[in-house]
Amino acid sequence: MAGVRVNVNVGVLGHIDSGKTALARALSTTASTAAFDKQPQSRERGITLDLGFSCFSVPLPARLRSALPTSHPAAPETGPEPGEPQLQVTLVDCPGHASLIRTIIGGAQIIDLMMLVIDVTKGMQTQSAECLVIGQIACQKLIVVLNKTDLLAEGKKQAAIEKMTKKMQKTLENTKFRGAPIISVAAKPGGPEAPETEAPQGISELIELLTSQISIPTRDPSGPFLMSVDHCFSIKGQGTVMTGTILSGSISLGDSVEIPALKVVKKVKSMQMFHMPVTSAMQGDRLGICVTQFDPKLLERGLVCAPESLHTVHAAIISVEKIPYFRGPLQTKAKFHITLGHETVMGRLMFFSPAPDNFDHEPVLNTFDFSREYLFQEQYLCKDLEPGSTGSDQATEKAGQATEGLCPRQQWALVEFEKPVTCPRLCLVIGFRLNADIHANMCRLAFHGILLHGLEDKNYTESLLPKLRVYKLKHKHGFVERVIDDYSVIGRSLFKKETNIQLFVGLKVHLSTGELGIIDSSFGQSGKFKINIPGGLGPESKKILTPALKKRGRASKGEMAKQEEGAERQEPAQHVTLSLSFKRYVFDTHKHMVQSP
Ligand SMILES: Nc1nc2c(ncn2[C@@H]2O[C@H](COP(=O)(O)OP(=O)(O)OP(=O)(O)O)[C@@H](O)[C@H]2O)c(=O)[nH]1
Ligand SMILES: [Mg+2]
Repeated sequence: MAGVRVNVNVGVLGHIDSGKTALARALSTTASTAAFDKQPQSRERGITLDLGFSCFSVPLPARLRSALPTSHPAAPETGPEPGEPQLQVTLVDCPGHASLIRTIIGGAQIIDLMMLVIDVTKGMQTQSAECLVIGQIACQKLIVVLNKTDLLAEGKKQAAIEKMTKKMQKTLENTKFRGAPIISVAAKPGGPEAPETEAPQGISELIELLTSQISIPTRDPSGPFLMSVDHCFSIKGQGTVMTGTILSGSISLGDSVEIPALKVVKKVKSMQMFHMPVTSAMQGDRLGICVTQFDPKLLERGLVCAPESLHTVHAAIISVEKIPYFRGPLQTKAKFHITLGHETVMGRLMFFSPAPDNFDHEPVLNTFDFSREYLFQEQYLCKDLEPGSTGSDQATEKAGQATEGLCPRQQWALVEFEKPVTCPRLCLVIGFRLNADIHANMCRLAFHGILLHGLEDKNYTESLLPKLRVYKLKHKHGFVERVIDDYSVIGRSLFKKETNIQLFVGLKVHLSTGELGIIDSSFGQSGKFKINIPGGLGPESKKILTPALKKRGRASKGEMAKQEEGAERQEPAQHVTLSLSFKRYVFDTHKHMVQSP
């Protein structure tokens, strides 16, 4: 196993100014002097020294050596030098807000561990909380690093660290990272003005902790090749080099790769890992790909993939899960920033749930079933909805929910993008509000999910949406105005005057007295209509409706005409109500109404 190097990717996340970059720098330098003081520094660095990326290597711990298959493809054919196998830790230092979200999601599959950097003098801050949310969506492991311990008063240092450690433990309690290790350091003691000679504190311990926490993730060479490029530059006489991390699949020398953003395909002329030429690489590897006749200025960051393996979508059906820390509802028609794969675009949402009978269905996260029917939702259903937003009859009716406070196990949204997005299939989706006040103590991350079905056709509203059977459940209520005979009554107040009652003919209505009626025709001009009662009115119902019957008997012809126009009339002693329930499919271009029980 001489010369074997294994790469793991560690995200460095945290609130602004918590010292992420300082920490990444301290880790790289400490590791290189501590572990490789005989080697030139360039060796310890990755093939890219792009802003957010740096790396260090340590001898591969024995624990991981046994887990390493002898034919591990991360091994270059000729190692940097014979000797101990190495563990290369690539640090992904996340900079500002927007790029933070993009970097993390883009690297979701390759960040094997997240370091959450906390300024020990400040504790959890808004973006620390957001990072924790992203971590829970995208990462498996976490280490909390309490930084800037040099700022704590000498005598009270230990007590302050312990106090913050306890606080952080408590914060982690409610996350999937409960019990994750917490360590304290001073990445840049003295701050920016301090001389470079001032040594960072606690870094060797952190490296030790990292090494003990890292596990070699299962890398999968199958599936289409996809690489997140973070650096692109030209080398005279060679060509253009794109460096980045392989998100999925594998690649070999001579393969063609596509730069989907530019729709160009290039042949891989040469490849390097850790400055060494390689003939193949796979998921998780940091790689440099050299192609020819490609202007590096055209691509700074972005995706490179196997030709035609990504799809460009105009809209998508995604599974959605609300992020509980996001305040406020997720409303249909609302717009969010949405990151899919590596791109962020604005998208407008329409939420829908299973039909009420299917609320218990096991979530399915790799396909979307077009053969099922779904229930439209005015907003994402969740238990923490503010009072008044459901519950009231009006709101419930408006939302078309027949949920009685229950939450389905899975919900979906149709997202319509402001511009087409190129992304992998089944990619992670994160929705957030960038325009929210960044100084407000608020979680900007609103929901996450998986892209289940991309709508590639530009005319998807006509070609595809009609296949999406999302319906609104509508309920209408009215009254029986009077009886015509034992088998027919006149109804009112169910429709507006301008409603085309013809569309409702044939639908069933239920009378509060128990009979079933069928809408027969409109009656007069004021939205009244005739209802047939195939089973006939029961004796009890007739009794209730009799006063009107009697009155009508006595009325003159002129008075009858008045009644038909909705003027004064004698109502039954007791109201008999009518209720009509039907489904209307949101994407049915003919606006058909379909009976629901
Ligand atoms: N006193 C002290 N200052 C530190 C320490 N670590 C970082 N700093 C200072 O804190 C400031 C921010 O450090 P950075 O490393 O740039 O922080 P960051 O988290 O990368 O910031 P962004 O990338 O802007 O989010 C700089 O002025 C650092 O010199 C530390 O351990 N002690
Ligand atoms: Mg930074």
